[in-house]
Amino acid sequence: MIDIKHLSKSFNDQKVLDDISLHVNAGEIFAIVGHSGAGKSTLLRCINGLERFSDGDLMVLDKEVKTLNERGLNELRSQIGMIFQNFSLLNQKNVYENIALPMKVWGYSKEAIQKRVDELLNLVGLESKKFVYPKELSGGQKQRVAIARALTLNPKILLSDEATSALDPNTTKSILELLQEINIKLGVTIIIVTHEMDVVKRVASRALLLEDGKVIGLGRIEDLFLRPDEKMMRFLGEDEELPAEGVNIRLFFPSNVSYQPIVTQMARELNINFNIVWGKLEKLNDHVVGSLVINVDEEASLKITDYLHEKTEVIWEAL
Ligand SMILES: Nc1ncnc2c1ncn2[C@@H]1O[C@H](COP(=O)(O)OP(=O)(O)OP(=O)(O)O)[C@@H](O)[C@H]1O
Repeated sequence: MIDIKHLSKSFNDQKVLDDISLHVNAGEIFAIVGHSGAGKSTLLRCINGLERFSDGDLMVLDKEVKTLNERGLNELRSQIGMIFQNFSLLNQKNVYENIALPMKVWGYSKEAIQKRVDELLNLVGLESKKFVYPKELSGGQKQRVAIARALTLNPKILLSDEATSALDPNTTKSILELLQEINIKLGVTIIIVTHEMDVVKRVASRALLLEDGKVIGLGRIEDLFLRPDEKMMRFLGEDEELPAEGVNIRLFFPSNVSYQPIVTQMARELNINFNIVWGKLEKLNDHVVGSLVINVDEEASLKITDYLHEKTEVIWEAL
């Protein structure tokens, strides 16, 4: 669906995207994550041809973007919807007119436009706001209008640039649920650019982590967050203070074992005590995963690692 190979881009002398390679599969919700200035929006703008790049290849919907002329780019963009943090609605037009705009530009008949807008108003749950102007809508409702507008031409891809960053947590949740529904019901591939880890964990199946234009992580959400490597830990700001005495063991609980009472059972069966240093359970997409750091003496650590190996599916590492 989207295939990026060794893409680099500079503004003047500043390299803002540095050797990015990535594949987005049809039908997935993929996240591009990074702190401010990491290059997320620039990468998104390269994908829909709004930004040219200096090196590398970028295939979107079987088209090499850098070879497209203006007409080719317009056609490509008609298959890619986009939503933004600030909604980008036209304030002097009502909800109906805002959603109808792309179809009007492409010359569709009035009947076709009416039918499609009504379908989309139903999808985003705003039938009652059809003739209302943006200033009378809440932030969440404005984003729903923007989502409907982005879907007007039946795009295969939806690009979301910080679409929930200006919304409160409950509204964010409802907009993310709507995006998931669109992904599943309409089969639209969604790329979410965000600096909010909660957004990523809630809806994305895979993510690209960007830092200063470079890829510092790429993979399944469960792998990235359950077993973060050093770069990922720094990225998440999760520095750990570990006891200097004894042995520290980190236990990873994949989703298939995260609800099992493994730790207490192990303590009882081995008849050992340990200190819990740090731990968390997290909901990633639809899975609950967890990690726990325990501190034990040398002798107990051998018993524990043998037990974990023989009797459980828990993954562990000594720190
Ligand atoms: N048109 C431009 N001209 C010059 N520099 C630019 C331009 N657009 C972006 N940049 C620079 O490129 C870098 C990446 O910007 P980009 O907006 O892609 O980052 P981002 O990760 O989306 O950040 P944010 O979350 O703050 O929007 C920044 O250093 C920015 O200053």
